[in-house]
Amino acid sequence: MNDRETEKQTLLDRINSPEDLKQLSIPQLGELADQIRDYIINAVSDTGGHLASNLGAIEATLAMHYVFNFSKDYLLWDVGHQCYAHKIITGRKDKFSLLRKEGGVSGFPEPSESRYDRFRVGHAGTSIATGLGIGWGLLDQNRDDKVVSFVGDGSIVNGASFEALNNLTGLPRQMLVVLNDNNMSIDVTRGAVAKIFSKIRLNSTYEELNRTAKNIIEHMPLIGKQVEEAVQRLKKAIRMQQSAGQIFESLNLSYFGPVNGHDIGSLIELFTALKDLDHPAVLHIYTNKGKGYKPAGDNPSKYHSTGPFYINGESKKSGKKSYTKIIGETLCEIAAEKQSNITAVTAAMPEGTGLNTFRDHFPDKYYDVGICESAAVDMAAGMAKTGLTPFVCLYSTFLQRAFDQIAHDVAQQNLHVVFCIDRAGVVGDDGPTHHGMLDIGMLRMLPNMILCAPACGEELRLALMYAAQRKAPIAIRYPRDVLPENLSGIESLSSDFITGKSVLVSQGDADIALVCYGAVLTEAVEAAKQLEESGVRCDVVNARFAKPIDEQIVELAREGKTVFCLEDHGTAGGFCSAVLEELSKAGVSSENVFCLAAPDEYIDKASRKTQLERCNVGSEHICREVQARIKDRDLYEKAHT
Ligand SMILES: Cc1ncc(C[n+]2csc(CCOP(=O)(O)OP(=O)(O)O)c2C)c(N)n1
Ligand SMILES: CC(=O)[C@@H](O)[C@H](O)COP(=O)(O)O
Ligand SMILES: [Mg+2]
Repeated sequence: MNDRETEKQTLLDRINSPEDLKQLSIPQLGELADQIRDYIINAVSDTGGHLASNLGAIEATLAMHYVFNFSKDYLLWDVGHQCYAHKIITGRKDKFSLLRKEGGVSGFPEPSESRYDRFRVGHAGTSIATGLGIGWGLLDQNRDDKVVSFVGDGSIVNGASFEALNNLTGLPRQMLVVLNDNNMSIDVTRGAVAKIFSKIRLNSTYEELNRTAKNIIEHMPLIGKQVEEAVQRLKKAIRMQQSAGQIFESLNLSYFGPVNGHDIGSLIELFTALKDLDHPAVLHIYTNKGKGYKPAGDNPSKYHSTGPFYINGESKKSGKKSYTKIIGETLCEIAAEKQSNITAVTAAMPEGTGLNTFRDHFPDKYYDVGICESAAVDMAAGMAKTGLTPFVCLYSTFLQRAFDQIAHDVAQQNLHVVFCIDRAGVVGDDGPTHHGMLDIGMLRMLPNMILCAPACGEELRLALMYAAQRKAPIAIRYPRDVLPENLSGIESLSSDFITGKSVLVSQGDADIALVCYGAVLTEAVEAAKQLEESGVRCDVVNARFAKPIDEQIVELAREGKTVFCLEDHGTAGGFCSAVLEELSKAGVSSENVFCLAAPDEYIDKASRKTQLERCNVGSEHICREVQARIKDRDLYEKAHT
């Protein structure tokens, strides 16, 4: 280790709370930023995580913590995927080697970890409205604590952000929105506002950014009435970047910027100047996604949410095929058919939903609306009205944003829109904000909807083929996972999808049936194998549909079998509930029907395998549950004979 490295290490070692930052000079803060950058790159190369956004937000994070006191002031992260430096300086650096792992720190703000994390977040567009609410609360209590919302250029165009901006002008006190503009969402940003931002960025020289910062600092007022006058003076003094400014000024918000978001010294002066404004304001900063790590700077999409990698940039991933990959391939296959009228719609997640493949082959049938799930769904409804068949590809957790549009504009109109619901069920490292535990419950209650879930890659392909033909609103759910290896060669899984029909995977002789919805089949088949080794041979059924429910499933219970219903979803309202409702309708007893589904709690970050066990559908849990029920039933029967 050379001298410089020793010096660097010493600096980060000295930082155990934001107060420690205040002992450092501006050049030392710059050094600390580099050191934190290395720390994050090393940690994320082992654990995976949101690398590119975090590397770009370090200087702004240090400057905010230097000026504000967030043990009492409020710092609200939008999405929260850029909070790693914040975690490192707020006492959590030692747990960082277990970032996003069981027992380690979450990859998102997590109030149970620290008082510096105000909300557990992971979805875009919430920070301005929650900041506004906090502003009202503080006003009510005559408290002068400051409020800062930190939001990216991709997230500020979200409807929820704009609704909040629309209301922000009414707040008669300080609230600062830091717009962290790195000219990227996960992929390239979309829409008119993004174009305005990009255009200004293109025309902004480094000198101009510095000049703007200097002007803001020089003209900023002390307090009170002078504020308004000073803002006016400032506007005259500098040639404000009109278009970006106009967006916010037209909403009656004071806009400052754009300025260089990596210049810690200027940022500290700017935050100090803006801290005491008596009305809401927006500070627009430019940062570089992936700053300081060339592979991430060159390819910020790839390093937005990365798996573990070698420091040279090579991936450590297995390279196994995922459900997501099948989506891209099959939609291309369907679009290539002669009569095909399909389109594919994403809300800022082309790579995550597999639509990047589709985009490359069918750019004129591909639509990315940015982080605007509700607009994506309504746009699809409009497309369907004209005879197109849109496939809307969303993560289950983000589909929640569009529930009303699905209910009101798709299901109620009985339109042929296909929802490809990725990341359904537990998702592993991202944890509770990103699990898809609600989609079956949300969609099942909508008249006209058809719900299905494939159990393997071949079934996903068949489900998509089926959905392209069946003229109804259809939801297909599948997990964040690689394709299962233990289901190949099972003939029934290669049969066409027929509305409401299940398929038998294997026949047992123990009067026990494992009835699975979707990808949990792989766990059930594994469990059935283990149970067989102990002499218990179960039927294994792949339900394929949660709506309508196959009457054959009701028959299993009517025949007196002990039936275990399995799903990777919350217990309330899911597939198991659907089966119980059907039994009740048919007047069949549910005495020997058991639901294996997620408990009524938020499942913490861990591997998906571990989480499936926690949700009662891992193979080990299934085995234990079946054995226990067999015992119970034996005892029950003995007691009654
Ligand atoms: C409602 C919602 N939709 C989609 C996402 C997935 N997502 C997470 S971060 C992100 C990009 C955010 O872009 P930006 O706000 O500019 O932050 P950056 O990643 O560039 O730092 C997206 C689309 C999300 N978290 N929430
Ligand atoms: C922060 C966010 O919402 C996304 O970046 C998400 O974490 C990506 O998840 P995947 O890694 O499953 O694509
Ligand atoms: Mg961005």
